[in-house]
Amino acid sequence: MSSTDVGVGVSGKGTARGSDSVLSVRDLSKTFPGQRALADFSMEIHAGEIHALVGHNGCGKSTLIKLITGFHTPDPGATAEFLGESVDLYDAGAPWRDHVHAIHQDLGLIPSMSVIDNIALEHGYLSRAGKISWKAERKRVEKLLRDFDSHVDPRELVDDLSRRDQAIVAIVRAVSGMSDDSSGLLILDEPTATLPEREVQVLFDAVRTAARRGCAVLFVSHRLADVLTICDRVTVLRDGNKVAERSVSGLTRDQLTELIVGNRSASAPNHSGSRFDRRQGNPVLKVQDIATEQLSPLSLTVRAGEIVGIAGLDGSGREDVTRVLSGITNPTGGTVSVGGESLRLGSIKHSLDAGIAMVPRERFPEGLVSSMTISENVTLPSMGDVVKRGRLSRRLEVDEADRWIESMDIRPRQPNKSVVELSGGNAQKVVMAKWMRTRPRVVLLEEPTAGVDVGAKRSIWSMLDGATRDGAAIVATSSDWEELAANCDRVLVLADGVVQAELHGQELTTDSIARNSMGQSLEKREDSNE
Ligand SMILES: Nc1ncnc2c1ncn2[C@@H]1O[C@H](COP(=O)(O)OP(=O)(O)OP(=O)(O)O)[C@@H](O)[C@H]1O
Repeated sequence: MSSTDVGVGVSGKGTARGSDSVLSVRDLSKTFPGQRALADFSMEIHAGEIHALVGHNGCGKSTLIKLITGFHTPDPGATAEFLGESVDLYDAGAPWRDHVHAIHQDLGLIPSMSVIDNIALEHGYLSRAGKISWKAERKRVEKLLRDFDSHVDPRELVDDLSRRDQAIVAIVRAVSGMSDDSSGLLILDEPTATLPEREVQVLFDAVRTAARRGCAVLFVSHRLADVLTICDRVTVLRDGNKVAERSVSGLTRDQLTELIVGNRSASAPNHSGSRFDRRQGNPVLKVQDIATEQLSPLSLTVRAGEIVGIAGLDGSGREDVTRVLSGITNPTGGTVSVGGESLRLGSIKHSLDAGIAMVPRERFPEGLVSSMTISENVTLPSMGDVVKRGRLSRRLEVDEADRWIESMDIRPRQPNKSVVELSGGNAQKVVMAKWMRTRPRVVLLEEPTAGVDVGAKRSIWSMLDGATRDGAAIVATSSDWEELAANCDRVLVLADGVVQAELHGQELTTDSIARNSMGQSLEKREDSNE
């Protein structure tokens, strides 16, 4: 589709207050040196509306958010209205921006401070005769949280809260900072990217509450199921251009995928269904009784050619498995061997030497060196073949990076581009390329496709599939259960540090992962209700 496809009507999932315009932007563009990230973008978003912004990696979503919040200055010629008044998009400190709050994946909270203090950062403390009135402050924050159905103790440190509760505190803080009638714009940037399904529903309730109170919500996500569940309208960006704006009502997942992907290659195979019938080779990774504070002794054998998923809610211990195997976390007990040779635990170097590659959850600073280019990052872990006569050859380095840029469809196709200038999903592809290049025996992945678009997800799983054909053993932790069910041979489901189930074949479904992840907590709740 080349022209913008604009449907009509607001379906009303979040709509409480009709169609009062909160923000309207016209002719918004942003050009970076050598690249137009956003072109002549226009949209209008209304009070009570939850409006999705979707598109492939690098299509301009974060750029748009940064233009609205004043982090970037638009190219000349853009105009905007906020709550019906003409406003200045070129003044980062303009007062209308006090009513615009963006919550990014890192949430922007200060973990070492209490919930009260974090919320007070937005609008100050209640004071009496020049002194902070802690009792009144606590009551006020309790009430704010209750309005969002949260019973978190306002005195708790943010660091001690679950990821879900932290997300709700961030939403409460944003909404509490708006005007009394909550007329403002709340921007959620990939809010559910690493949240397990059950927690997502709780977050959705908070978002709906914000919309009911009159906020306009701009919801940026790669999880199409989330968009179809919670949003009223959706705007689709492709290569910096708006290609569609539609009501979500009646839109199918396939139609939405088509709008996002357009004529970009969707040729990578989609591994739907279990791979369990694949013949597997010899055991590569043997884990015997590894334990941490969160993880009860866990044993696991992964064969050459096998993809094993680890699922579980936050706090289930799922990430301790990959953290121990990569040498980041020292276990309290247990043994591990790779290819029959015993691994010295608690040492990243020994894990690397044993052929274990780790694709971590955080792209920066764990996954990539931010001061380096794409080609420098890609070749960093294994430089032997880019060295000529004892010296690093920039040409070989760039040629090597070019091959990976091509096969992973990394955009822009510029090996000398700094990785900090890449969009989140493209940065993730660089991390993948960097490790797959080393032809690892064991690949560990944490949230491999968080923040990655629908086409790139396919190329990542396709690349992993290719690695298994070369004999690699793969262990992936993810909160995206649908993806685990579709791409793994087996999934171990953890709850409270204990393996609840090992699912494969017909038993390996999103539902069974969900049931087993929540099993214990549901039983506990039922017991306490009796
Ligand atoms: N500071 C910058 N300097 C140069 N180019 C940039 C900068 N920020 C973004 N870009 C480029 O602008 C384009 C749009 O990037 P943007 O981060 O907006 O994408 P996105 O849609 O948010 O992607 P993702 O879903 O991967 O997060 C990309 O090609 C990116 O490389």
